[in-house]
Amino acid sequence: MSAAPSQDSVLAALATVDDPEIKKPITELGMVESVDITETGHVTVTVLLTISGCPMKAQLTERTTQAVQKVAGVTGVEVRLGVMSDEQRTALKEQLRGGAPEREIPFAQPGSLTRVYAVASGKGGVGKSSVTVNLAAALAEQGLSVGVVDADVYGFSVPRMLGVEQKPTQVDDMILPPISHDVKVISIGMFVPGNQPVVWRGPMLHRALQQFLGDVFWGDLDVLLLDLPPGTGDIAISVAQLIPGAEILVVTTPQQAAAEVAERAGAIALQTKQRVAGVIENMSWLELPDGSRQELFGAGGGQTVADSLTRSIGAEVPLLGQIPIDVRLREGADSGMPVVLGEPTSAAAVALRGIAKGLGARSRGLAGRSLGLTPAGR
Ligand SMILES: Nc1ncnc2c1ncn2[C@@H]1O[C@H](COP(=O)(O)OP(=O)(O)OP(=O)(O)O)[C@@H](O)[C@H]1O
Repeated sequence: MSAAPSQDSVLAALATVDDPEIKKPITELGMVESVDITETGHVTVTVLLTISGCPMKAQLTERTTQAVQKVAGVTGVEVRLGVMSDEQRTALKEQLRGGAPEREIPFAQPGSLTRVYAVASGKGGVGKSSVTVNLAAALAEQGLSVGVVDADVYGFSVPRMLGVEQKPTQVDDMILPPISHDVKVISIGMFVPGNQPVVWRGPMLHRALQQFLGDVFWGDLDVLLLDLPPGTGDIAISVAQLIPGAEILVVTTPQQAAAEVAERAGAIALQTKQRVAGVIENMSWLELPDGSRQELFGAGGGQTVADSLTRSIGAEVPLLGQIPIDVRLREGADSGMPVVLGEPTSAAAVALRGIAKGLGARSRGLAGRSLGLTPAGR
C-alpha cells in the first residue's frame, strides 16, 4: 500500500483550482478552511463559499474533487462546502482589491455629463425591456452615444431584443461591451451559461451591477439606460446607492391594477431621493383596420400614475408618451431589430421616437455640477 499523501501535496493540487467566479486559486482566496487526510489516504477538504447561494457549487465541488484525486496516494475525496463569516469576506474583498480603492463608477462622479435613466415597472410583462431597447436605438439614431445595462436579472431579454449574440471582450480587468445598432449593451445574460436562471441574492446582484457600471468600458456616454427587474427590489436600491443621480422612468399599462403597482415602483424615488423623469404608458390601444382604437387594457393608467407621483413627490412627473399595441414591435423584439429602426413609420415606432426625442433633447446635465475649472489668476 502506498503512503498517505501529505498536506502539502494536497494543497498544491488545490492551488490549481480556481474559484469559478473570481477566477483565482481557491487557496489564495483563503477558501480552503481545512484539509484532513486519513491514514488510508481519504481526503476531506472544506471549502468556504463567499455566500450560501453560490450558483457554482456543483462546479467547484467537481473541480476540487478531480484535482485532489490526481494526487498520489489519495484513495477517496470528500468536499464539504461551508460559508465565510463576515470577517473572512471582508478580508477577502480587501485582498482582491489589493488595497486599491473600489473602482469608481464614472456616472456617479460629480463631473459626469451622462444622463442615466433607470427604467422601472411595477409588474412584469408591461413592456419595460421593449421600451428600453427602442429608446436606446432611437437615441443612438439621433447621434447620441448610448449604453444599456440589462439589470433585469430574472428576465434578461435585452440582448435578444437588440440582436446581440457575441459575448463581451475582456481586456485585463476591463470588460468591453458588445455593440448592436450603435448601442453598447451589457447583460447578466451574457455571463450565465445557456438559459440558466440567475439565483443570486442581493449582495451578489449589487456587486454585479457595480461591475457593470465600474468595470465595463463605456467610453463617454450621452445616455445610459438601465433595465431594472419589475417591482421595488434590491436592484432599484443598489442603483440609487451606486448612481444617486439616476432618474427613474416608470413604464405601465393603462390598466388601473398595473398602474397602482407602477406607482409603488415610482414612489421608491421618494425614499432614495431620485428624480422621476416621467411615466411611459405602453400597450395603450390597438388600432383596428377601420382606424378606430380598441383599448384592450382600459384607459388612463399612465396619466393616473403621473398625477399621483406628482402629488406624492411634490415635483412635476409628466406622462412622456403612449405606445400602442403593435405586432411589429413584438416581431422586432423577437428578431433583434427594434421597431424604431425596422418599421420606423409604425404607430409604436413613432410614439417611441417621440419619447426618445424628448429625452435626447434634454441637455447633458450641468446644473449644480462642478466644471473642474479653476478661475484664472489664482
Ligand atoms: N406595445 C407593444 N405591442 C406589442 N407587443 C408588445 C408591446 N410592448 C411589449 N410587447 C411584447 O410583450 C412582451 C413583454 O414585453 P417586455 O419583455 O418588454 O416586458 P417587460 O416588462 O420587460 O417584462 P419583464 O419584466 O418580464 O422583463 C414581449 O413579448 C414584447 O414583445
